[in-house]
Amino acid sequence: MLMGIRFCSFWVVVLLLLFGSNSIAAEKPRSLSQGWEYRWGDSPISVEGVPAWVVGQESASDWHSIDFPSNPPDRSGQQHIWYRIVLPELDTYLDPVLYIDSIDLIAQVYLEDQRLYQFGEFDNQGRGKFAGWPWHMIKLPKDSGGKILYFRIYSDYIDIGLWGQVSIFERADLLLDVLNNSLESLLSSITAFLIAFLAFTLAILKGQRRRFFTVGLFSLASAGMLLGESPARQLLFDAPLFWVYLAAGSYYFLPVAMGMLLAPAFQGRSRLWMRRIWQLHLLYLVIALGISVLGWINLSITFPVFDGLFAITLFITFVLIVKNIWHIPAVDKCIFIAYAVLALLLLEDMAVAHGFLDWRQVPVSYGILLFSATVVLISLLYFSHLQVKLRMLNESLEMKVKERTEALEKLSYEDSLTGLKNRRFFDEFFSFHASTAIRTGLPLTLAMCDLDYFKQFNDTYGHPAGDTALKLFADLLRKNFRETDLVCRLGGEEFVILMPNTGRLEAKEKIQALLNQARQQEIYHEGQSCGCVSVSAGLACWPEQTDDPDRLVMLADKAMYAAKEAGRDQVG
Ligand SMILES: Nc1nc2c(ncn2[C@@H]2O[C@H](COP(=O)(O)OP(=O)(O)OP(=O)(O)O)[C@@H](O)[C@H]2O)c(=O)[nH]1
Repeated sequence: MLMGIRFCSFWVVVLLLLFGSNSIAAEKPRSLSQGWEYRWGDSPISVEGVPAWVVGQESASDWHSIDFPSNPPDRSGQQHIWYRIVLPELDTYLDPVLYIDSIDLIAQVYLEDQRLYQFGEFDNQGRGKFAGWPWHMIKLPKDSGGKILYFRIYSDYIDIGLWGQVSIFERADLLLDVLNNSLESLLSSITAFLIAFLAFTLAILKGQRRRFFTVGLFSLASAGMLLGESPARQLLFDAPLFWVYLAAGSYYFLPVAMGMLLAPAFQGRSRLWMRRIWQLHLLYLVIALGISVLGWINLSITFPVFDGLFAITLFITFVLIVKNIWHIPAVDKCIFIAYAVLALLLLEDMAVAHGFLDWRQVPVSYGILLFSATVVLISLLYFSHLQVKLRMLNESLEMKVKERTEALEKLSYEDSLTGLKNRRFFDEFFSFHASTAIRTGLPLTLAMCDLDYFKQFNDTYGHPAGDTALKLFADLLRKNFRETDLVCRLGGEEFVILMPNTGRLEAKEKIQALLNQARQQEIYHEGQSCGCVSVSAGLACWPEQTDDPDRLVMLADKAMYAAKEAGRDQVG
């Protein structure tokens, strides 16, 4: 376990970082890069618990030199190994500590016959369970220069030994270094948390729910992974297994969320493939974490299996993207570019973790932030486009409804054959004109017109020709009367003209003129002359003929029938 670093040390280091200089002590970190030796197997342990190999009870030829204390040749299934090194002089250090990035998997560290440090629990056979992958800070006595430091290691994992950096530091410098190295991942983690929060809020408030929700999950997983892998995690909370479970859960979830985000951009079989990929990863996540928690396997072994699976699915995703690149909408291409950057960084990180590339810090956090930010921005873009489209659709719908309403209103007041106002309009507006006449005292005359022998005309020339005659008479009416006059077709071959502010004499002249024109207007239908149709009319005038304007219709009707009786083609 980490040597008693307590929560408060985190804040001490933060203060040092903020106000202190870059280096607390004079002595610089020194990498232990030379003089390593290894020996397969485990040492016999005395009843007092002292391994025989640390008290010189071994032959020097059993030890072999190695560049770095990790994965020596000829492992052939062995799970125990010892490493050793002669420590350099440490007198110049104020508070020397040995820093190790990580150990595969559990270890005891001896300075000659004195046990300095233990990580994980060893049983009687020298075996133990995976205990996480924290970094290690081992306090070294100042007088340990020239003494031999031994590492007793057990691992049933693919790697066995130390991993990453192994250096001697001044304690304060190391803590500063840890925080310095963590700043990037901590800030990225906080940013990813904020993006997750934003995405979840948008998922609740706006459209594109599924997309924002998936981005939220992805960002949350990214934040968890970055925090779980950030070196400063141990200063916050010293529980290596918890952190490694957090990192594993988040890391294994990344391809699930990525697949869920990418799948909708594909069509047909490619989309099905993407779906299968994320479902497979989800299944892996559940099984791997489930059986590790149950203690059936060590969580450590699920990492390389996941990496293998992820490398394959990343490759398949690449192929699918390349295959579909021309069919993918431009905005989705941006997501793919961000995805490609992240995928390459993840692959590089995997290659470093498995020793295919030299040890280095891979900026995975930048890739993650780039990907989350791109997806959020594009989702917002989509969303605002959608809003604009919806608004436009809404506006055009409103326009259409308005047009339809107007058309319907027009239709309901308009005679479809002649385009004149209809009986309904007349009925509604007659009372308005009647009351206006009473109020103003100005005369109001009503003329009723009826085409003569129209049945005969229809019978002779046909109904369509009759329609033409009706339309031509309507044109005459439009030409002969004022805008303020109300001209309507009451039905059939019957028309009415209401003339406000017009006395009987003046009205009679106008109607007579109309009748004259009608009589002389030759009707052509389909290029054939159908002769002319005369019109009979009846007039009624308020207040000359009646003191009740409501009687005008009846009186005019009577007068019109009188005109018919009197021989038609005249005003009655
Ligand atoms: N073509 C056409 N004919 C119509 C329309 N509406 C009514 N009619 C016809 O108008 C004719 C009216 O005939 P009647 O009421 O007997 O009157 P008429 O033949 O004009 O005789 P008088 O009014 O006495 O001169 C009928 O034949 C109706 O079918 C229409 O919209 N189009």
